[in-house]
This record gives sequence, C-alpha cells and structure tokens, in this order.
Amino acid sequence: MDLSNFREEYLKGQLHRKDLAANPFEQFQTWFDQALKAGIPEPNAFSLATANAQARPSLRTVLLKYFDETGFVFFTNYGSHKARDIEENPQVCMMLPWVMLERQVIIYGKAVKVSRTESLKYFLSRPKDSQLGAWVSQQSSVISGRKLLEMKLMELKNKFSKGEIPLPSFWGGFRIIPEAFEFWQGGPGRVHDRFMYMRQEDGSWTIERLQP
Ligand SMILES: Cc1cc2nc3c(=O)[nH]c(=O)nc-3n(C[C@H](O)[C@H](O)[C@H](O)COP(=O)(O)O)c2cc1C
Repeated sequence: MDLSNFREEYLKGQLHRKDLAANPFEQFQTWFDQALKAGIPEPNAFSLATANAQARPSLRTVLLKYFDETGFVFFTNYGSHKARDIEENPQVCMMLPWVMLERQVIIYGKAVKVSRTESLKYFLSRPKDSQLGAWVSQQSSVISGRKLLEMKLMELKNKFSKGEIPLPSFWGGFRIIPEAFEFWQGGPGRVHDRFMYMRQEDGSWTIERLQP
C-alpha cells in the first residue's frame, strides 16, 4: 500500500515565543483545555516510552489521571512490562498526540511510584468493575485464553462481594517528574514551530526554539 500521497497541510496557526507561558505546566494546562474544548477523544491518552537496563525501548498508551507542578500521574500494574522497565531505568518519555489540533506535546522525565495512600485514593474513586479489573490481570504475562480471566473475575466478584474492594499490592500510580517539555505546532510547508522547556538546577525553566 502506498501512502505517499497522504498529506495534510498544517494551517491551524503558528506558535510564537511571546505567546508561551514562562511555566511549562501553565502552557500544558492551556493546551489541555484547548484539546478538551476541541472535542479530541480521550485527550488524556498518552504514549509512554520506557527503556530497560539494556536500553531496549517499549511503548504503549496509558491515561493521564491528574497533573500539577509535581508531575503527571498514571496508574498501572507494578508487575507489568512498563513497570519493570521503570524499575530498571526510571527515565521515561510521554507524548500526547493532539493531531486534530496539529499539535503534540512531549515530556521527558523520571517516573517514581506514588505513595500507597495516593494510589488508594484513586483506586477507591474507580468504578467497581475497574477495581476488579486491576485485581484480575497479571498485566503483560502470557495467559492461555480469555476464559481463564473470566473465571478468575467470577471468583474475585464472589470474594469481594461485600464491602470495599482492597487496593492490590501490585497496582498503583507512577508520577512522571518532568525535566523537559516540547510543544509542537504544525506549520505550512512542514515549517513547524517547536519550543523546548528545560528545567534548570534552580527549578526555573529555559525556553528555546527547535528547528522543525
Ligand atoms: C486508550 C488506552 C488507554 C489505556 N490506559 C491504560 C492505563 O491507564 N494504564 C495501563 O496500565 N494500561 C492502559 N492501557 C493499556 C496499555 O496500552 C498496555 O497495553 C498495558 O498497560 C500493558 O503494557 P505493558 O505490557 O507495556 O506494561 C491503555 C490502552 C489504551 C489504548
């Protein structure tokens, strides 16, 4: 299949240095609000890249659950491929593909586990089915068929039929603490706008334009 004629011109507007917030979290909030307003489906879905101790990369989509100046939080299974990678190498990269707005945001940082208290708070806010879903899966391990998962789910439903479902010890959040942000806005003729924020030792941020 030849896709070489698949070509969109990016004409939604330019990104100027003067329009950027000094603080990248503020800039992220502005763009996130615009992504929401534009009706992008699941604007909080992001690609999460990890690399293990042998520098072997892997990538998957996860959901951003909340963010503030301490970082970007997602939840997952602590025995999963991604979590094992993070244990070996906490350096990660996340990318939000807001293609509908001809934009992407890339964040480089370090992933650290959130506290049990923080994971519990989020876990309790989830629908019961999602709580059971966390219990049922040894995420990223091989299983012979879906039937086994369904049987396990039935058992768990019975086991936890009364009262609150406890937080599994193998499930919780990671906070990505940013070291750099890139904001990308598509431009006409592939002359795009890219700005990189880099965190300095004193906690301030520099902003530089990158070539497209
Ligand atoms: C839209 C979307 C949202 C997802 N959100 C999450 C999530 O928040 N947490 C999670 O562990 N997996 C999520 N997944 C599944 C992951 O992409 C992935 O399959 C899973 O986490 C196992 O990844 P790993 O084997 O690389 O650790 C999501 C997938 C999609 C397509």
